[in-house]
This record gives sequence, structure tokens and C-alpha cells, in this order.
Amino acid sequence: MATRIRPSSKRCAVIGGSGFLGRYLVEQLVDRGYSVSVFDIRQGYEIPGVTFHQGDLCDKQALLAALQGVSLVFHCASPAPSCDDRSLFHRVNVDGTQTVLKACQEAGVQKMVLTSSASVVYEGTDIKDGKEDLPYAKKPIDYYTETKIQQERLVLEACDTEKGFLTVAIRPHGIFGPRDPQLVPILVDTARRGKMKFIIGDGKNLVDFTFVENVVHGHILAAERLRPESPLCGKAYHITNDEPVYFWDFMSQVLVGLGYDPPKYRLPYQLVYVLAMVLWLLVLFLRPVLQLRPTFTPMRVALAGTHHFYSCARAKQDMGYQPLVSLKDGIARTVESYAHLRKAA
Ligand SMILES: NC(=O)c1ccc[n+]([C@@H]2O[C@H](COP(=O)([O-])OP(=O)(O)OC[C@H]3O[C@@H](n4cnc5c(N)ncnc54)[C@H](O)[C@@H]3O)[C@@H](O)[C@H]2O)c1
Ligand SMILES: CC(C)CCC[C@@H](C)[C@H]1CC[C@H]2C3=C(CC[C@]12C)[C@@]1(C)CC[C@H](O)[C@@H](C(=O)O)[C@@H]1CC3
Repeated sequence: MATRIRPSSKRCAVIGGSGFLGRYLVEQLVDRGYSVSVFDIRQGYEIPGVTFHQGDLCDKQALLAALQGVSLVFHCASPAPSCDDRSLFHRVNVDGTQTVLKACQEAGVQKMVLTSSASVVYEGTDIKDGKEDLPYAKKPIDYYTETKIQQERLVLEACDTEKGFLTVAIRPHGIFGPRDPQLVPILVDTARRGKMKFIIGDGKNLVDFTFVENVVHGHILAAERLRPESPLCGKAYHITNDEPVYFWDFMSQVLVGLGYDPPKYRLPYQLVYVLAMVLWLLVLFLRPVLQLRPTFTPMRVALAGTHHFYSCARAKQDMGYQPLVSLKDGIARTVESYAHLRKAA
């Protein structure tokens, strides 16, 4: 029989630690003196002192091997929203999260911090200063978000102070920063194809974009404040830059910083939404014979043309959260890091 290693409070595991957010989390944890194990289906980098366990989180035995002696687990693994694979989203985010919870309980893990998403309450219509008590979306914007809702419910319901297993969920929104594989690369690709000329709507919709280091700060604060008597047990927390910005100003600042023209012609929101819907239906209809990936999906149009910003008052009150990096500095650092995506002179 394998000997069980006693959990140490500074020993943690980051499931999804090879990803964009996960790697920043690992780097910050190491700087703060934690001993870190990464569990991921791929190994993307090496850091002295960090142990990598390559495996699928749906495999409980593989997880158990990585969770030996671990008292704190960060779960930030998910298939990318753009992969558009319903069965994979369900297998990893729902069934896989159940497996993670079982493995944590069997391995004697005491705390788990889940990376959820603020979009669990968003239905494609305006949210202004949304609080955590908004109901979960009845019609989530996509299947990825539907599985993020189920995942968050599972993790928060598993919180059990009597059994000594505490959980909390962090809901970031629009994470950006150096090494982000999603937001800036998609934006630049769209601009290079000449499709970033138009502003959808009046350009005055406010949105949260959150610098990755602030998201990490929220996760670590949550882990350190999560105790049996604390208000964090079984709760969700928005973590944002607390500086809502006009969606199109943010996009323009990144584009201009990288040498591209900002969008300037206005198009009515409803018109673009209906066009995106028609295109989407056409893509679905043609899917058996032709695989197309349109830039303007109804989901992206909704995100580009509505207000969606969230209050982080609860995180400020319960865990003393304050963003560490301003939006201005976050954008400057991000633009600087994407030299390879700059427009050729
Ligand atoms: N990027 C955003 O804007 C954003 C916003 C809100 C919430 N989130 C959430 O934050 C988390 C991290 O997102 P990210 O942007 O860093 O994504 P990412 O794709 O860079 O990282 C996800 C990691 O999970 C790993 N993974 C996927 N399936 C796995 C499996 N079956 N077993 C083990 N590992 C697996 C991947 O290999 C990857 O390293 C996700 O849960 C995501 O839903 C992201
Ligand atoms: C072609 C365009 C009009 C704009 C191109 C930029 C978009 C690719 C991004 C702008 C807002 C982003 C966003 C997400 C994906 C990329 C964008 C649409 C998420 C849906 C990714 C998943 C997260 O969970 C969501 C969250 O709650 O933070 C993101 C919301 C913003």
C-alpha cells in the first residue's frame, strides 16, 4: 500500500498549470514560497522546483499521484472556448471536475480554488456593475459557458466545513496580458484580414478586461483567506481590473499600439447581430460538407456590442482585493510583449 504524505499548507497543485493563466499562477506561487506541482495534459515550460505531472484530469489515478501531500488545489484547466467541441467541454469541465473533486477528497486536500468565469451570468444582454447574486444564465452564450456554470455549481456545492474540504470560485472576465493565446492574437488576425474597420453599436458599451496578474492576485488571496470560519466558503467572487472601459477603446488601444488602424465606421448592433446569426445558421447547415469558422459569431458580436462589467465589491470586502496593475499599464505591457504581431512597416 502506498504511504500517504502529510499535506503541507504551502504545498499546492495547479491543474491546468501549463496554460496562460495557470503559468502566471505557478510563477507567482513559487515567488511566494509555495511548493508547486502542475497537472496538465501538456507541459509547456520548465521552472526549477516545479514538478510536472502530465495527465488528463478525467483520470483519477493520475490525479491522485499528483495530489500526494498537497493541501491546496487550484483548478484552472478547461478546453479553449474556441474549440467548439461539446462533448469535450462536458467531459472535461463537468465529468472531469467531478473526478477532480473526488480525487481531492481521497487525497486529503483541504482547499480548492476554481477558476470560473463572470460569463456564467451573461446572456448576451447588458450587465452593468453585476454582482455575484445575479442568477446563472438560463440561456448561456455558448456551450463552453454552460459547462462553466455546471462546473461552478459542483465545486461550490462540494464545500463542506465538517469534512474539512473548503471551496471557492473566482470569476474573472476578459483576461489579457503577455502570452495570452486568445484575445490579442484573434484581434490582430482579424485586423490583418481587413475586418477590424467597423465599430458595432455606438461604441459606448462598457466592458471589463482584466490584466492576468490581477486575476492571479485574486486567486492567491482567495486561497489564503479560505478558512472554515471565513465568508469565502462555497462562494463565487468577481475579480476584475475594477476599471470598466469602452470595448472599442480597449480594442483600439491594442491595435494602435501594434501599429494597426483603429476601427472607425459605425454599424448598427441589431443589423450585425442578425447577419452574424444568419451566417452562423448557414455554417451549421453546411457543416457536414464544409468546415467554416466565421470571425463574427453571434457570441462575439454580443460581447462586442453590449455592456458587461462586474462589481468586485465582494472580493474587496471579504478578501481585501485591490487590482495591482492598472489597465493602462496592463495594456502597455501587453502591447510591448507582442512585438512579433506588430504591423510590418
Ligand atoms: N482567458 C479568459 O479570458 C478567461 C476568462 C474567464 C475565465 N477563464 C477560465 O480560466 C481558466 C484558464 O484559462 P486560460 O485562458 O489560461 O486557458 P488555457 O487554454 O491557456 O489553459 C487551460 C489549460 O488547461 C489544460 N487542460 C485542458 N484540458 C485538460 C485536461 N483534460 N486535463 C488536464 N489539463 C487540461 C490545457 O492544456 C491548458 O494548459 C479556464 O478555466 C477558463 O475557463 C478564462
Ligand atoms: C472580432 C472582434 C469583434 C473582436 C475580437 C476580440 C474577441 C476575440 C475577444 C473580445 C472579448 C473576448 C472574451 C472572450 C473570448 C475572446 C473575446 C470574444 C471570452 C468569451 C473567453 C471565455 C471567457 O470565459 C469569457 C469571460 O467571461 O471572461 C471571455 C469574455 C471576453
